[in-house]
Amino acid sequence: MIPRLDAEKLARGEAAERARLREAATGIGFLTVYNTAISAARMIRLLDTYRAFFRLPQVDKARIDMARTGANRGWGASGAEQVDPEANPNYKQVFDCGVPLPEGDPRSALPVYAPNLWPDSPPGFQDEIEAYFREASSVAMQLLRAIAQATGAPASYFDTAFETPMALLRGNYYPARPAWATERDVGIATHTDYGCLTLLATDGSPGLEVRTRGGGWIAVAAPPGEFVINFGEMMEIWTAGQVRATPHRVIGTDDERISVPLFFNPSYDTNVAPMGSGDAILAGEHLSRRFAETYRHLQAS
Ligand SMILES: O=C(O)CCC(=O)C(=O)O
Ligand SMILES: [Fe+2]
Repeated sequence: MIPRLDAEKLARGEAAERARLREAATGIGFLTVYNTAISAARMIRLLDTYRAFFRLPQVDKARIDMARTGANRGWGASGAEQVDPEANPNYKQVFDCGVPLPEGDPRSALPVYAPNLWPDSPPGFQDEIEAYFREASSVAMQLLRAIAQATGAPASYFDTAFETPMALLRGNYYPARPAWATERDVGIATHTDYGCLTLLATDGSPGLEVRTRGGGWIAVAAPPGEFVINFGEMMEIWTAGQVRATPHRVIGTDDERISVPLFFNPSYDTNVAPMGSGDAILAGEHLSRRFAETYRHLQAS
């Protein structure tokens, strides 16, 4: 039910694969891709790296707790985020990092470009994550070129919008569903992503569910080495609703689960209003507002 596409065919511009991409993006709003530049072994190493971090004692993670800052960099404890006011805060933990700006760039004062917070251990954590961030961004950019073509725009349509991306790379750690969890306590409650394209690496375990237009839920999973792709609110706005930002959730299971989404958000100054509408919707303002609604430590008390 969720289309599975060959990234290499998309990069080569194969018409049939491009048509399937168009159908996925404008239909269910989710797809999986294989044959990217990122191998299964690479993805497994990345997941192991995050796992080692999440297994650190609480006091070590607390040293880089984002709750002590005005931004979303570093560790987010269980309950740090609430994506759905009808549900309780998500019980998962996260580690968030962004794209570092050059020293002295005045935009680092904006929370969406805040400097990263890195833990002292596990060894090599920062290098591993930063390298993956670059690789995954390049895969995401290639997919955006294919999306541009699939929706009738020039291939380079999105390129300039991602010169200084507010991209966020997140490690999600879902422990086994806690015994105290009620119906309102879930890994991540129903939400749409905020940006343009989300490139999600997972350990292959189930949990992610996607809402259909009819209001039902379908499970989506991808083994390590394949990605789940979906689209965020800015992409939906930008394409005047052509590309869909589809609601999704993870209730959680009896097994622990790790997932690593790259939220590929454009540069702050990008106008994501519908193409040709003459309106102005600043990407940086949209993202800042959504972050402020989500992270409990950023909410006005
Ligand atoms: O863990 C997943 O599969 C999805 C996570 C998610 O939707 C998110 O972090 O926005
Ligand atoms: Fe999401």
